[in-house]
Amino acid sequence: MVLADAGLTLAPDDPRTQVAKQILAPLTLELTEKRIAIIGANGSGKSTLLRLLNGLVLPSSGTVHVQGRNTRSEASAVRRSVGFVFTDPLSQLVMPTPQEDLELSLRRQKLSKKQRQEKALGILASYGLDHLAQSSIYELSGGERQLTALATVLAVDPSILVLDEPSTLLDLRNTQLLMQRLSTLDQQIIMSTHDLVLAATFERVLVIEAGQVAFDGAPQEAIAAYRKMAS
Ligand SMILES: Nc1ncnc2c1ncn2[C@@H]1O[C@H](COP(=O)(O)OP(=O)(O)OP(=O)(O)O)[C@@H](O)[C@H]1O
Repeated sequence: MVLADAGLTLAPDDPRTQVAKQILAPLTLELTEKRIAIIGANGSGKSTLLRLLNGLVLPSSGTVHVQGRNTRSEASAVRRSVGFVFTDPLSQLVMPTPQEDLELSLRRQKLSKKQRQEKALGILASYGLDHLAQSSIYELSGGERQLTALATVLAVDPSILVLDEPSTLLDLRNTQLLMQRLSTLDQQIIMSTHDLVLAATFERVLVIEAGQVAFDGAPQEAIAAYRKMAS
């Protein structure tokens, strides 16, 4: 992924705001490491940066390229290759039950209905969620929903995985399950988090402060810089 002077400033006539607002200063970044974490204060711009990476948000200046594809002109190809896991799983889970959501994710795979059902159930089982396959999404706990959302995104094997605060609703056991699951994936992972223990397991950590990259480097130095900024 390459960001070239990519920034986001909302114009005063933008329907999303009443006043001109710089959300992300123009950033130039090459995101090539396999495990990149993004940390920073609430409202610093982490989610916006992640949304630029799969074309959910387009930069108001500069460009973002993912595997050579421009997120503006090749948006649908970019979205197919970048799996995005939202902080709020209810933004992601559109079907009544986990089973149906998994089957929806698998709809483009050449499978019979029975094979699709079995594959969906197998994926849920690998997250310890098979007993909830037929439950209403609204009956699941926050953590169960968050794991279901991760399972639906990974079911289609995206080549890059972007996660926006994936562990916010998870208890200790499920955070460990998430960490273990992420560590086994071949995909490049770019994740925002407030969990500094999780961030410390990544190769490169960006600290975002007021829409700018305040630190970019090894996890321990990045976390120390973030702690200093917060104190
Ligand atoms: N569509 C929008 N319209 C107006 N302001 C926005 C929009 N999207 C984001 N912002 C503002 O941009 C800033 C950065 O938001 P963003 O969601 O990227 O922060 P964040 O670092 O992910 O925060 P958190 O840790 O609280 O999730 C915030 O001040 C937010 O209110």
